[in-house]
Amino acid sequence: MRLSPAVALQAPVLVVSSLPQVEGSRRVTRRLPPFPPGRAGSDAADVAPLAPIRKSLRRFWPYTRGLRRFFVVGVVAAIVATACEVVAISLFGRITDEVLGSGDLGAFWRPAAAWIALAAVAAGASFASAYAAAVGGERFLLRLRDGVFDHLQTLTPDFFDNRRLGDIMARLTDDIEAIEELVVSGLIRLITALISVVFFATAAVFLRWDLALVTFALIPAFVLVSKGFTGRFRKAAARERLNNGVMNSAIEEALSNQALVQAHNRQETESERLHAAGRGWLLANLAQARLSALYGPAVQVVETGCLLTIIGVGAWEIASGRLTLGGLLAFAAYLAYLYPTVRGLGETALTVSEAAAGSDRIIEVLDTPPAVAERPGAAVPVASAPSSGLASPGRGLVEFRDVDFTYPNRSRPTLSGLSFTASPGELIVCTGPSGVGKSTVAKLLLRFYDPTGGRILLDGVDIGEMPFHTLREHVTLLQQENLLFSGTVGDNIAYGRPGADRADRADRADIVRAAVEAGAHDFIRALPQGYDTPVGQRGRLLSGGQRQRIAIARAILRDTPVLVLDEPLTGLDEPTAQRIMEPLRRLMAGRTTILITHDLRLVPDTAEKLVLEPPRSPERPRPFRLSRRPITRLQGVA
Ligand SMILES: Nc1ncnc2c1ncn2[C@@H]1O[C@H](COP(=O)(O)OP(=O)(O)OP(=O)(O)O)[C@@H](O)[C@H]1O
Repeated sequence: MRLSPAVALQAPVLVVSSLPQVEGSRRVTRRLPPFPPGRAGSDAADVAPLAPIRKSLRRFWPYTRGLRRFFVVGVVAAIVATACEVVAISLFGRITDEVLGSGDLGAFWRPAAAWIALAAVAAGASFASAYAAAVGGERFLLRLRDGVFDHLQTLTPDFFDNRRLGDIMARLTDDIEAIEELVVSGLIRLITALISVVFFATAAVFLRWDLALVTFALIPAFVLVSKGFTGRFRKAAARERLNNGVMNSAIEEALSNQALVQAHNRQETESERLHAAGRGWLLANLAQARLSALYGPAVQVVETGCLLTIIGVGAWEIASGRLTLGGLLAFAAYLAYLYPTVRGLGETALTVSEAAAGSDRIIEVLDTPPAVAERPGAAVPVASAPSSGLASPGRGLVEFRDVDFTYPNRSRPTLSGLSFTASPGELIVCTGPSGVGKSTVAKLLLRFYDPTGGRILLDGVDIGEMPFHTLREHVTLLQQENLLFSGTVGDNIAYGRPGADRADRADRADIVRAAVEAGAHDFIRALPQGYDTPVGQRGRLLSGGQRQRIAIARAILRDTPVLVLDEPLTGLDEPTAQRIMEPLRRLMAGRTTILITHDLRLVPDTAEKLVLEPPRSPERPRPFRLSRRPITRLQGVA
């Protein structure tokens, strides 16, 4: 919640232009909550830990490398503008005494011309200050967002499965802006305000040291008020962010599942959930607004007391003949800048402490280590070259050797002592009842997790020793739920091979060739804009079978020696499944394929099967059993 600008001591301000303000103080509210999983409204318990502000500054300061010159320009220009203000105020005193007091119009022109010139310089400096700070701030934002996003992309899919999407997105947007507020705008405002205080205070001492001393003696009152508010403000801001996150998650979840909501007649429930979350946000906002509304008047009372004290002392000085009216007015004009600037310092402290709540949430993301790390100096396997396509002897050999695996947040193992070998070009059907761990085999092969025991090898090299990029260049995963982006049909196929969608004809020809092989070309041609037809959000403008064919075309274009098909026929009716089987067979031909399915309708009896079985009793030390049958080549799949 932003605080309103100073208003109490505005009376003499008519003599000079306003103090340069460094713009860019964004609204730092509307943050989302930290990472606890679960549905909106269920978990508004904790906010991210409140790291000390200094720690936040230290953490994010390196991101300002190369941008600090903009901050320096911002501060220096603000100082120039402030200096102009200081001189202009003394001109105001001169005009009052020499022109207004004596009625001598001739003495007016010189100080008036100087004043105009100063105002012009101050205006230019203010512009330079605000713009330089904005350039530095925006570039900082871009860099930090890129950095946090890059870090997020090092985290395994499991990280995202355990968190709410709305929350992660809010961290990438609002919370990063909050850090900009803390590290860039807030800091520049703080430095500028401090320098301004020194300027105005020095000028006040030169004008009337005795009145200046009285003025300074009153400053601790501002500090006390500001101190009383800072901690409360930060807590209120963190609470507001948490509740806002719960509300955004409620919106995101309800809108992204509208078909489910409407089909189950749960609109009212979702509306109530949003209302409850919105109410939580409202209360948190009101708590923040209360603090903000209290802060302004509290400071105004202090300011008014200070001003009246100075006027009283000044009146006594005038009555004793030691001060002119122009002198008192000029002094009051300095006060009109000094006190609001002191108050501005307090406000900056509040804004910065509020923004720190956002930085806590980003630090929490950056401190989350990837569940699976790439080993330093990881080596590329010798036997295969990326994107070299179909398996040949010695390429695409997959071996699981006595693999155990337990999910990090589970106590019971999911896989135990799993061993099998898939030779280049072979098909292995991984089957078993639901929840037995079939998809987990795929996750381990792609290193979304590391096994808790045993080894997985690709072409004789432990995948734990390989760079992620190399491993994933060799394995294509075709998932149960076909994931498409909201681009065009062509974009989605081209996603399999970066660069394939560039404008040159050969690449487009590759896309078409892949679509033909996937049996997708005919339906794509029948779409209104052919390959340029948008597929809608997550491909929802297409049917399940069409989405599946596009995913197959993408996999064909990707052309890797190893293929993992995770329930590729789920959700498709028998005729569609039969039709999809044909292009799938073309895709599998010559590649090492692990076909994960519990539906053996379309799998020939002769195919080698890896049957995962649940434990027969809790005492059984190895909860799963592996059954093997003689190896069958893919060509056997009809
Ligand atoms: N990210 C996870 N964290 C914790 N446990 C998980 C996670 N993913 C899966 N599990 C658990 O691991 C077990 C195996 O899950 P997996 O998805 O591998 O089963 P599956 O055999 O593929 O099931 P289905 O045939 O229903 O898709 C299940 O009991 C599941 O609840």
